[in-house]
Amino acid sequence: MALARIGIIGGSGLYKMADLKDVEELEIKTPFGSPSDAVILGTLGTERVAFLARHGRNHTLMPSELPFRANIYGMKQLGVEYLISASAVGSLKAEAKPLDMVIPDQFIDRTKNRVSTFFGEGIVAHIAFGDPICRNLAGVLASAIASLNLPDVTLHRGGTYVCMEGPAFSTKAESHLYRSWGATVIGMTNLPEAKLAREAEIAYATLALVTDYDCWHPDHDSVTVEMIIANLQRNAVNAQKVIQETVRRLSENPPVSDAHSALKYAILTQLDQAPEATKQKLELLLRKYY
Ligand SMILES: CSC[C@H]1O[C@H](OP(=O)(O)O)[C@H](O)[C@@H]1O
Ligand SMILES: Nc1ncnc2[nH]cnc12
Repeated sequence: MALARIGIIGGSGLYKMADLKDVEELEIKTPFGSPSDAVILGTLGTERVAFLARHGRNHTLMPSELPFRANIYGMKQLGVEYLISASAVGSLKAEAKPLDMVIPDQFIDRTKNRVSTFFGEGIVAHIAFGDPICRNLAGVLASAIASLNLPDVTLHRGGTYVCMEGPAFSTKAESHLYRSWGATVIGMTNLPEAKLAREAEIAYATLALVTDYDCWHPDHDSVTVEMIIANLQRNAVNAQKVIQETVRRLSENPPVSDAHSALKYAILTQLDQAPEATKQKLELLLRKYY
């Protein structure tokens, strides 16, 4: 039996969810190591949800140090089918101002040092990733935001999230380059998660919370952590309202998702010929395909 169907990964500024009831802390082990922190199981409304602080509750892990595979596999072990990521981002477009929310539908990969697959060691799979965000989950997120009428917040539906390696922020030349590509926001974390969630057949959507204008904007200072912190707290309050309303809608009406069958035509290896150790490691992902 699933312990939670809905998972939440909280990014910078969202280290806990104040409204969770009947909280349990789970120290999870996966074949890919331990997640960033204990997973917090708790009830939101009538639904059990699983919450994980992406950088740890005291923000001790850099983007390049995140155990992405353990984080996503851990959610899978709990039975998660829908995963909402709340993330701080810099804006690459004038109209997406600090405190606004963006629900991206595309990514550009500028990471250099991330492991973004569960496969290898004798089992090969190539998931389709043309649409990296679950459209239906994103739709529920968007309708939840629209229903809340949050003051000072404009929702931007769709857009491209550039995922950079970090930890240093971009140079101005890079920031202008990403703008010339038409990208909307920039962050350091969501692309590996989206890939791994798709491999784990979990529907994934990003709630991107704008904290700054990166370093391209002629009328704003270049991004600093000091500048970001001023907006993180207001974003975290808004994000929790959005997540609560999204969870309520998902419980009432869980949407279908292509992600839930993403591996159906993705595995190239004949599983009966594959190494036993790898099959065991990936058992949770593969068992419906034997
Ligand atoms: C707050 S400075 C940069 C840091 O913030 C974002 O984190 P997250 O995606 O976990 O909210 C960004 O990706 C960087 O990791
Ligand atoms: N400007 C920025 N670049 C990368 N990640 C960010 N997270 C928040 N703001 C950011």
